[in-house]
Amino acid sequence: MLKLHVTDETSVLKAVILGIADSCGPTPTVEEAYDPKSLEHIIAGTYPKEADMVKEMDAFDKVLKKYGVTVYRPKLIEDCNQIFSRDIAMVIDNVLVKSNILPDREQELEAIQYVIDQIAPEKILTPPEEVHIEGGDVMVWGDHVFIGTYKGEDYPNYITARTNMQGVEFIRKHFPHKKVKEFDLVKSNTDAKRNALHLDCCFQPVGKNLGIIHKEGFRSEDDYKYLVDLFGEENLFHITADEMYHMFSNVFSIAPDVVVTERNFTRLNEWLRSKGFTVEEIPYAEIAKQEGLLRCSTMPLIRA
Ligand SMILES: NC(=[NH2+])NCCC[C@H](N)C(=O)O
Repeated sequence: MLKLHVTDETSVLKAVILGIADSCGPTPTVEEAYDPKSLEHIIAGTYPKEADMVKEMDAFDKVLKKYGVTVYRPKLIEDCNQIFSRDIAMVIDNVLVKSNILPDREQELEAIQYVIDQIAPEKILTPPEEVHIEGGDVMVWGDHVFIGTYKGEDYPNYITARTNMQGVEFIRKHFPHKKVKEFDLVKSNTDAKRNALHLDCCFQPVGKNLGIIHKEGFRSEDDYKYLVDLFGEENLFHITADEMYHMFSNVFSIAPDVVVTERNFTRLNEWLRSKGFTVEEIPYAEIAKQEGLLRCSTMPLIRA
């Protein structure tokens, strides 16, 4: 039996699901794209190649194993993009919540059923159909659960809006001891620099009290201020629209003092080092073309 335990974003990682890039299928068509950055690369003819992405994920896997982390991989489904394990489920304390993910991505959940089978059934939650929720929007942070959502009336028009208010209410109802704080995120189907696809595309805590944030990713100034008040202005590393586009906030913590990042994130990596972090730099720029990075590729099961 797997005893789940995730109470924050940074405690020492013991077990994780890491996506796979193998057999991720042919380059999608313009109509098949479900995020603006993939769309941009499909049009430009620069969509990432499977072999390059497999190499990037291997580098990530190596770093995780170097730190003694148990790494589970999804079972291979042919011609299916299974890179972003983050979005298909989430662990809150000792409970696994299955996502109600974009229909285009539903198949991905079957591939981790063998992991779900190792969890006590009473520790698994399946949301009802009207709930939309994806793991990239959900972060446990001590007594808080942060959730990215989109509150606009035009929610159904955005394929980039993945967690609705029913999703927020669902978590609120099932975790009454948590302070559930939702964040209204900026969405665009066509402009990746103005699209906070998930909460982890514009914000993520690192260390014990620090965070990476893109102010303009929040539709409401009050939501942004909530995080400033909670973390302290001086503890937040502010990133530009370009840096959000490159996915600076989507690094991944293996421990409170160890962060895996992309090797080209010079400004961020220097800041992290100046704060005393061990920075594990890997190449991940090809996968980044699909509007996801390191946090998106992982689904932590156990942190100390
Ligand atoms: N947690 C994340 N930010 N995941 C990114 C997923 C990217 C993927 N192209 C999608 O649109 O679903």
